[in-house]
Amino acid sequence: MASSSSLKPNFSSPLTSSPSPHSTQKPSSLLSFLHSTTSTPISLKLSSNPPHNNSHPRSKSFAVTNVVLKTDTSPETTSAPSNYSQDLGPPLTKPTILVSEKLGEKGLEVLREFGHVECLYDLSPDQLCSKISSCDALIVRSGTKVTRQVFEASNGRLKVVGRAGVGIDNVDLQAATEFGCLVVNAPTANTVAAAEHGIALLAAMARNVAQADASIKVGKWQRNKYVGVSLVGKTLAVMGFGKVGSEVARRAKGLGMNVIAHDPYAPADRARALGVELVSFDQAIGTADFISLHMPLTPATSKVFNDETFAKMKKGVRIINVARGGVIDEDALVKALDSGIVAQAALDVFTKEPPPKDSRLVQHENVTVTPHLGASTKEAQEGVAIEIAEAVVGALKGELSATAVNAPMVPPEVLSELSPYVALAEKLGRLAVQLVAGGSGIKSVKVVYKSARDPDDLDTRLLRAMITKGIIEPISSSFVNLVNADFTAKEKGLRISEERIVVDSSPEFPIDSIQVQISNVESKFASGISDNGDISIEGKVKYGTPHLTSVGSFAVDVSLEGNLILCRQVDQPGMIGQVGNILGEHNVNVSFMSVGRTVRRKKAIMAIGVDEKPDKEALKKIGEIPAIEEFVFLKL
Ligand SMILES: NC(=O)C1=CN([C@@H]2O[C@H](COP(=O)(O)OP(=O)(O)OC[C@H]3O[C@@H](n4cnc5c(N)ncnc54)[C@H](O)[C@@H]3O)[C@@H](O)[C@H]2O)C=CC1
Ligand SMILES: O=C(O)C(=O)COP(=O)(O)O
Repeated sequence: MASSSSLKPNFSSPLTSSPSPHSTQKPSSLLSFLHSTTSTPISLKLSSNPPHNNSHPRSKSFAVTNVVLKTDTSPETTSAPSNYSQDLGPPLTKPTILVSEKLGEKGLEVLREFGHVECLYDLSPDQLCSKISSCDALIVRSGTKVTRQVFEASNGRLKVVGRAGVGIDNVDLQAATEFGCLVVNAPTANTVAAAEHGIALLAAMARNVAQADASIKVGKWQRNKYVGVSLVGKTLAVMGFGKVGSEVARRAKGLGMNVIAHDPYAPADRARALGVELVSFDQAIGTADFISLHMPLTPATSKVFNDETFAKMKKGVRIINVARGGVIDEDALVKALDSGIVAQAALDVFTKEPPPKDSRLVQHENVTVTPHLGASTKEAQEGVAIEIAEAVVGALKGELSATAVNAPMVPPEVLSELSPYVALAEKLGRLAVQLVAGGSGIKSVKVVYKSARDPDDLDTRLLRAMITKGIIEPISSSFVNLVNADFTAKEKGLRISEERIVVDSSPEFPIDSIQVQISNVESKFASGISDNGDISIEGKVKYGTPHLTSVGSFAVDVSLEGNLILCRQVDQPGMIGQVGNILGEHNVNVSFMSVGRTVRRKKAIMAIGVDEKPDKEALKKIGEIPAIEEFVFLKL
């Protein structure tokens, strides 16, 4: 018989009954994109921050941090209005942005225009943890460790971490992703500064500038002791041919050096254009007179310069490190310096910063050191500050970030094309999950995209995230955004597989239809089960609006706006009128109606779009219509 009771199916994961501690609070955040369950139109905002002080080409991709909906104000349809969304009217309160390390004044100005800015430097880990629960964004440089504890302590409030620089090895990215917190960096503004510092160290080391300076200041005049080596004609191996590495290479070529590079991911044409040969790791370290390090610190690069690799180097090699201390095993470097394998080292970065005062490495007479100054030029700091301030403000506003570190980049043209499908995807997820009978565990969801385009031409990550959001949010306390969608699904034991079917429709549109299937579950609405036993619903975008086009094996056609009543009834005259009358009597406005049937005068499905939720009395009356075999009310 008809039913419309509340729907609360379980995920099969043991985490279901007690949601993960970090997902208990649904932030009223812009970053929880499409947090509202409601209406069109969607407003997708793009931002492309122009690079400052940089000549390196930037990728033109954007990460979707948030898709802000122009929300309906009805409490039925709006779940978590933001209090500072531009799309939701004038801000009520400003977001709080904590700046934990010195940031250029121009960047602070950008931040102050948008939020309440607190500059608190030299916080201890405990102080940071206790402060963070009142902050929406945190801006750091390399000196602040943004650990899992920081995300835990934020209680879901922290939405963006901005790294005012390149290296994000001081941010626990996995934890950030799990907590749905976006991490953005400022990857371009200090490139030139770091490259120039690398060259400065290279030249200073080769000519013993620091040692000679120290010697003369204690009253000595040691011209014979500080005879240097020439750079011209020497081979420099650039390890990590990215932004800084290629700028170092360009400058070293200008000094008459022979430059080779090792970078497993660098495009050969970029190297070729600079006259640099890309070689293997062993070839690079085995032939170079100078080795300059420019790779990020990752598990793969951690201590990649160690006893074994130092042993493969040319005796008397000179090493420059402006990347990260952790790529070198510092004890091994001391040994290599003592044995003469490494003649000299010039280091701007250390495993532990600041290094211990009695560090043998720092004190070594053949080592030149600077206190992590690579990015420290006036120009770079101003550029970095503006770059990160714009990125953080943009992310807080819900714009797309070009510098997101832990969210997929979606090119803007792909995004604007996908925007109506984004709304469709979430609504299909929401509908499908509401058809699941309480008590059923959802394990497996299959999404089938039909498209005229080649499968490689269709980026579905955003759609998958939205379907995940649609499925998870109505039945749990988790919030889902593009940052954490895959993680949250996995955490809840939900396997989402995707299939793309090429169909003969217009390739002008990216997608013909999206079908969401939930396997091995019972349904509240038996007709929602397709012939293969799965709950199955399909939708299309028509005239720019999401439409439901099939439920189970029934074809329907109803715009996915407001709410929906699905009824299965005997196919006989007068049914639309009877249901319509009841809704009219109870002041429920019907926006759409569509009837689909299998066999004439046998079984039909009626999909009715309603603006308001019918009251219990109205639902009861619908259920009492004799020809109605089952029905369900679904919130979109
Ligand atoms: N000392 C300082 O103040 C500064 C330090 N840096 C550091 O310099 C490094 C490079 O920065 P960018 O050039 O801006 O980054 P980037 O991302 O443009 O370049 C890094 C390059 O390293 C390559 N790479 C990754 N794994 C590698 C491996 N196993 N072997 C060789 N190459 C590998 C990547 O393919 C990439 O091309 C980063 O660690 C960054 O944190 C950057 C700016 C200032
Ligand atoms: O950008 C980077 O990776 C840097 O190492 C610069 O660090 P800083 O911002 O000067 O602490």
